[in-house]
Amino acid sequence: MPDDLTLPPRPDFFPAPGGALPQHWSKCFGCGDDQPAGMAMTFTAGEGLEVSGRLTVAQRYQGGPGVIHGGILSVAFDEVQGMACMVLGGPVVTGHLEIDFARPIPLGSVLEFRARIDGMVRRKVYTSAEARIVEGPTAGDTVVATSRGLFLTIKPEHFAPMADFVDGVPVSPFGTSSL
Ligand SMILES: CCCCCCCC(=O)SCCNC(=O)CCNC(=O)[C@H](O)C(C)(C)COP(=O)(O)OP(=O)(O)OC[C@H]1O[C@@H](n2cnc3c(N)ncnc32)[C@H](O)[C@@H]1OP(=O)(O)O
Repeated sequence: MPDDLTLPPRPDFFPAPGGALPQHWSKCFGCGDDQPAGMAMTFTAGEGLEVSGRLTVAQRYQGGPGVIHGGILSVAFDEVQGMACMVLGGPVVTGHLEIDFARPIPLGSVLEFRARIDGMVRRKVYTSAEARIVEGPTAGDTVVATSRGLFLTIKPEHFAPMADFVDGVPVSPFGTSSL
């Protein structure tokens, strides 16, 4: 990470710690409540710049026998780290995401993710997150996976060329962080 990073303030519009964060787009595969094939993640604001997210590891998320698919876990990190960027009050997209898969995660587990912005420079937003199993046979304090991600702030027009491909009725502004 660069050493000239700054941290954004926690804005007044952000929910109080424990308050629910809204989904950023109802058709989102990660969090949308109008996406039957999706992962239906939910998010709450934490202290400072932290947000937390929950994912129930459905049977259909199987990768190796009995365990979550690594790509599904990556989606969850992408989503929760993107939600941490909601404090900025404007849209972001993922530029780079890297995951460490530390422990097997059994199907049926409930995962809790904690994510935050570690710093910003220009349009670059550096984030990190970790996951723990909070329900299931291997639940505990052990960190089962970690992630670091670079998000880029964008203008809402970023999505304009995609308007013809949207599956569903766009909310305004769609595909963005909006509180
Ligand atoms: C609430 C929200 C939840 C969202 C959860 C889900 C989020 C998603 O999955 S978004 C979908 C997946 N991501 C995408 O579709 C993004 C596709 N990529 C793009 O559109 C572009 O590459 C984009 C916008 C990321 C960057 O392009 P552009 O705006 O032209 O930026 P550009 O000028 O090249 O780079 C800006 C800076 O970022 C850096 N940068 C850009 N991409 C990367 C990268 N992959 N790795 C490292 N650095 C990068 C550049 O080096 C530059 O740095 P500096 O300021 O130091 O010169």
